[in-house]
Amino acid sequence: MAVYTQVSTEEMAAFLNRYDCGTLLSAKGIAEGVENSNFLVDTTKGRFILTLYEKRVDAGDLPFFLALTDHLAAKGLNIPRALRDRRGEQLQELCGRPACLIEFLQGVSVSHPTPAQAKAAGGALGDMHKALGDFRLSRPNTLGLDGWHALADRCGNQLDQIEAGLGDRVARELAFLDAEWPRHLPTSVVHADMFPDNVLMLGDTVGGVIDFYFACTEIRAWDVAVTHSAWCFSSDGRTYRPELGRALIAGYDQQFGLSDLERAAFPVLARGSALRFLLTRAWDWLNTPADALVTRKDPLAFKRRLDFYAEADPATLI
Ligand SMILES: Nc1ncnc2c1ncn2[C@@H]1O[C@H](COP(=O)(O)OP(=O)(O)OP(=O)(O)O)[C@@H](O)[C@H]1O
Ligand SMILES: N[C@@H](CCO)C(=O)O
Repeated sequence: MAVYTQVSTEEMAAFLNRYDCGTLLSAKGIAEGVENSNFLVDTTKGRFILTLYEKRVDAGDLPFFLALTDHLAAKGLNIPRALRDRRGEQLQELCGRPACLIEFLQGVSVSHPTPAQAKAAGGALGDMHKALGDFRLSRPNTLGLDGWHALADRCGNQLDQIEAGLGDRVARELAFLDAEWPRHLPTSVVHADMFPDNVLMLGDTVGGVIDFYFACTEIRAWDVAVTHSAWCFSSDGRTYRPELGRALIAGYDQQFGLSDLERAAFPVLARGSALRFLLTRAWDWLNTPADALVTRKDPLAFKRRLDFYAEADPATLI
């Protein structure tokens, strides 16, 4: 579930009145997602997404995210923009939360991507990286190498409650990444969370990319590694699907492309991606009560990916 803040019909109708977007016909809470409260809103003029930003999104970062989605949409990409109200404002307040009314895009998230869909996702990522070449704002990655150390420290001995030996495995990986992290590679603003649930597919084409709330300035090829780790395995992380990996990279290469240096560093970047999601999931696992309304995501699904990347022949990855 992802409706943390209830909005009454009267509050919703008054909120929509700030915009030239028609009058309220219906509004439903959206079950998917875990970070923010999202509603599907129908008015006499169309369909919109209302998002109320909950605690994990820093309100100070919202102008960056809004400028980013505006930039990508202005370049013709299928990225939903936040609408402007009659005064020209995108960022609002509703029920004590920062809030935006966002364009609705058609499409569905796939759970078991096909190679054609993975290729389209790689292409959409390449288009995004191309379009971000002249985006001038930046935001530090709080979930980069330093952030992984901090998260591992905060999880501490409790990592072994998830699986015996996990604390040691994470410590060894951090030492490896400290030594091998390819700090010389080109950086850019990146999406940083392009999982299948953040890509709206229309058959084999990408109808939209959503959820830019982890976007940050990072090694650009790390974004490709994040997308690879998210799209190219069975969801439990037990099985790597090489045909998806090849298709994803082919789609990316067609629209943008990895340099030889980025290809050489890919296995290390992929290990960094697997560790990022292992650690954020582990933190959530340890700090979300088992009976909470939010579904906890399995950290071990990314530990298995990490082990795979650490052993894999680089030629089979990309
Ligand atoms: N612009 C949009 N157009 C169409 N559907 C959208 C749009 N934005 C969000 N959705 C729908 O709402 C759901 C939840 O959105 P989202 O993934 O952004 O949730 P969240 O809680 O903000 O983030 P997270 O995925 O990190 O938990 C999506 O799975 C999608 O079905
Ligand atoms: N996409 C992430 C959640 C956002 O960090 C995951 O599946 O763990």
